[in-house]
Amino acid sequence: MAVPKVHGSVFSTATNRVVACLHEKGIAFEFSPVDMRSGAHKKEPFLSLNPFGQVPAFEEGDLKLFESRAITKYIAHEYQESGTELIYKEPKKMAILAVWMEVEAHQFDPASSALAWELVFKPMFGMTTDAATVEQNEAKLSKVLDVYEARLSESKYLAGDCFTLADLHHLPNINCLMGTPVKKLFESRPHVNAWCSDILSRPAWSKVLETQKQS
Ligand SMILES: N[C@@H](CCC(=O)N[C@@H](CS)C(=O)NCC(=O)O)C(=O)O
Repeated sequence: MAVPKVHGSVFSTATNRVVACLHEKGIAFEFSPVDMRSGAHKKEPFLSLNPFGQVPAFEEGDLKLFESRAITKYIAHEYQESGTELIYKEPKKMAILAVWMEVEAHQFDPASSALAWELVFKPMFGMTTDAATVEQNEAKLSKVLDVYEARLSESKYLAGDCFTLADLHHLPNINCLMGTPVKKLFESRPHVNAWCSDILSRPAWSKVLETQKQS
């Protein structure tokens, strides 16, 4: 089987979602850095991999994918027998897992990505943080985390007793926000706080951070 290839940036949250998944599965892969500072993601040959000009993109033999969550789902199914299971075989359990993957993508991600942009990436690029946007998205994220607090008080992970893709998809944005004042929103909710500490300390995630530090 062809070695999977991830095109992306070690500083990209969406790229790190895919890389964390490959580490959880223990799959050897090739990393092809995309120089986003020079706009390589908006030009060929990258646009042939993702016409929307966003990282990551993924290749395995003749299979070409983009959208980080679609890529992690492919990896979890294709390499079901390797490493951490990440998905369930039973349809009902898988349906619950699908619910929480949707929650991450449509409830958690919009607010947390806006906060990461304002509080982590804008300062990194010398841009000014917009306080009103921060306030609005903190309020949105708080409401989402109230739901998580209730869910995690009855179940160790979002989709049940096991760490799955539903949890993994949160890692890049949680990690980013833990270095900002937004961390108080996670830490003030005891079950959310325990869940964050647990998932952030996974060896696969440590490997992602190690690679980032070396860059
Ligand atoms: N929904 C996409 C989002 C990808 C995305 O937003 N990537 C960012 C980096 S984390 C990017 O390429 N930004 C540059 C741009 O949008 O021009 C995914 O999950 O793969």
